[in-house]
Amino acid sequence: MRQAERAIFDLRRGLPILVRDNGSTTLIQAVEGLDDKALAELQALGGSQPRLVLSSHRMAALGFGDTEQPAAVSLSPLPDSKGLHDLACMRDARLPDGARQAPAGKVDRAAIRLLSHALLVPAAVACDVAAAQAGRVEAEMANGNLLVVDADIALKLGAGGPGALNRISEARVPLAEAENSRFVLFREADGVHEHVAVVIGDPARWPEDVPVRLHSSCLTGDLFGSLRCDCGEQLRRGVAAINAQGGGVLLYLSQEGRGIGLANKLRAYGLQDEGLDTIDADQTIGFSKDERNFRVAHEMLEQLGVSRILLLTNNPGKVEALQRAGINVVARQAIYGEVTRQNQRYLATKAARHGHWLHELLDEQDEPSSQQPESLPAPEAAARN
Ligand SMILES: Nc1nc2c(ncn2[C@@H]2O[C@H](COP(=O)(O)OP(=O)(O)OP(=O)(O)O)[C@@H](O)[C@H]2O)c(=O)[nH]1
Ligand SMILES: [Zn+2]
Repeated sequence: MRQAERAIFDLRRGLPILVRDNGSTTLIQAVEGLDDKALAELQALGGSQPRLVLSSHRMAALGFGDTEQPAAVSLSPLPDSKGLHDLACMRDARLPDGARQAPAGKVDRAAIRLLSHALLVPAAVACDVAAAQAGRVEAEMANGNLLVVDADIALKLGAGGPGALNRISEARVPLAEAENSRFVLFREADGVHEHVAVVIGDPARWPEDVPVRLHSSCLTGDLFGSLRCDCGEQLRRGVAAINAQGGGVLLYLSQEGRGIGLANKLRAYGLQDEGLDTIDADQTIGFSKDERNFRVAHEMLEQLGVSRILLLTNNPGKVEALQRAGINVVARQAIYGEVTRQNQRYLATKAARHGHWLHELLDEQDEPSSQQPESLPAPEAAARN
């Protein structure tokens, strides 16, 4: 796994890596940041014609909605780096005539997993290493210039498991909305992501159903008060609501842009300014409507000894994810920000296409009535219904 985690950094630096499966080796490089020189070097090193690997979501955006897996696209002639970039993430791009697509093999799927994990546009050039080039590629590996990753291992990236999350450091951090707060920092084993549990109040005096909020990071909203979303207000109101109920935990999760990263979120904002909604914009650059995995939240709660909770959210996906992981979500409570001219469409899309419980807020813009806890059926009962 360490090689896969290291490979993420090379991919982010615009370097090729080698993915191996059953004796075959393939050079993989991100399309994001690729220039013509790097493309020519990749081809020369591998000694074969690269293919373009695109995620299933990008294929859907290109009009091939029936692929559930990533696809490997053979292009002849191979476009230059700008042409590849357009095919990877530009809105009006079309596959050229003569492009042949096939379901991605294991190596190609591993490439997409690595790139998504690296928070890059999930599109790769993949160049199988020709027999004549094997010696040179070996030498690059031996020199430490080329990292090699096993496809099976790369495909397990992000699957987590015990020990994946380490509790690193903590301190008292009095907050305006909750003076008695501690920040507890957790680091994922991959070294990329750090998450913070804001422990509010005295755990010994917490209510039996511990008030918990899972808050995915949003630099624009949380820090700068962007009007495009409701995150900043939800964050502060979440802390205040937990404090008012006798304390609990706010998990501040490193999942910017619903897990696509800030660079991609800003790309998606550009597409929204051209008329796409938040989900179609993410799909255009190759992502699903929500790339987050709340396993990390479950692990943090477990390490904090919290198993029975009142969840502050409007997102049914969070309730389901925690219940599936074995957390007893006894009740959930709405947590609203303000509706603004700029975030109205975003919130309406979340309600209509993500199924978020926001109708009350959007219907009665001035004073939504029930930000009170509402009980949830026990998971077994919910599953029976
Ligand atoms: N990709 C993408 N992410 C966005 C956009 N607007 C906000 N976000 C991100 O969406 C996430 C919002 O996360 P949360 O605060 O957990 O909200 P939620 O999933 O709506 O659930 P609740 O707030 O609990 O109801 C943050 O990571 C934001 O950065 C957008 O237009 N595109
Ligand atoms: Zn936001």
